Amino acid sequence: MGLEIMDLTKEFHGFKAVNRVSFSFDNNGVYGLLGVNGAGKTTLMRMICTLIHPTSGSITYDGKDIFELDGEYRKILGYLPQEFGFYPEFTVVDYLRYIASIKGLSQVAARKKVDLVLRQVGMEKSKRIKMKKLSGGMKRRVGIAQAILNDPQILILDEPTAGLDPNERIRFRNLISELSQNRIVLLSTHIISDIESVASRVFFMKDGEITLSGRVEEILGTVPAKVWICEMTPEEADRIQKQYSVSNRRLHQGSVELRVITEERPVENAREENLTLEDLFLYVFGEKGDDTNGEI
Ligand SMILES: Nc1ncnc2c1ncn2[C@@H]1O[C@H](COP(=O)(O)OP(=O)(O)OP(=O)(O)O)[C@@H](O)[C@H]1O
Repeated sequence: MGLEIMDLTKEFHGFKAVNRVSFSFDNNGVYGLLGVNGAGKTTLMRMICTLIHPTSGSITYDGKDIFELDGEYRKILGYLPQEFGFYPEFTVVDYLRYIASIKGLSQVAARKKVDLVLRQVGMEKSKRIKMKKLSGGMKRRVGIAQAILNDPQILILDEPTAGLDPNERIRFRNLISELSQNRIVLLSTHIISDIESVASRVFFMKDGEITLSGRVEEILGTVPAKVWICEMTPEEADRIQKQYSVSNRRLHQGSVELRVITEERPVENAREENLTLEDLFLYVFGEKGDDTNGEI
């Protein structure tokens, strides 16, 4: 049973931000949502969090409509939005106790639970710091902490690793993976390597629709694209970049090495390599020869 989305559409003034999306979240684990800006990820997540109503279609949890379940559903839901509101003068611990009380935990239960989540997100030593003094990474950790206070069965994380340094990101990734052992985690991010490391299922979202979904290895096998490593002169590289999707360009012993994503061998001496999720993202969403592929 679990969480099921059926034919879900959200229109804003006739514009379909989410267009007939269907998906079943049957098992616990991380579900990674990838897409360019404006693909409809946040709109989809906000519907799953009951913050906005769909124009049509349904979302059910164990067969029951989540909007009808209302408070019952929100009891099993945790959400970290892209920007989460907090009270700057509160200390971390006071803020979390406050959110715990809003979520309906008794004072005694709240104290215990707050101590536990502070340990889980590695913020015990920083719990007396005022929210306004926290670094970006620490704030995100408190964001996760508030989202898991009620031990949610469904945890929705909208770009939780944006702006974190590499150490923080790795730490966060591990925490997300740990949390997903006994819950459904829906994770949206622009950092593809984060999804590649932790997600058991991945969706690609484009113009409001899910264009690809499945396990990483599965979806890598569903497209005809191949990756080619080609070494050439800078002039030749400029020409190839205009013609194909190029996921990397680097100088190598005086010549240029390109990572080209295309079905056919682009130049004679090209060497084939394995496709990664990042290559696939570029293949699905990238435009060859545009600014994103241009030289600095
Ligand atoms: N409340 C709204 N009113 C009108 N249009 C909206 C509203 N919310 C979102 N949209 C539009 O719907 C589309 C999808 O937006 P959404 O924020 O869901 O995309 P996203 O994939 O989360 O993008 P990002 O990665 O930038 O957060 C965009 O074109 C956006 O402008």
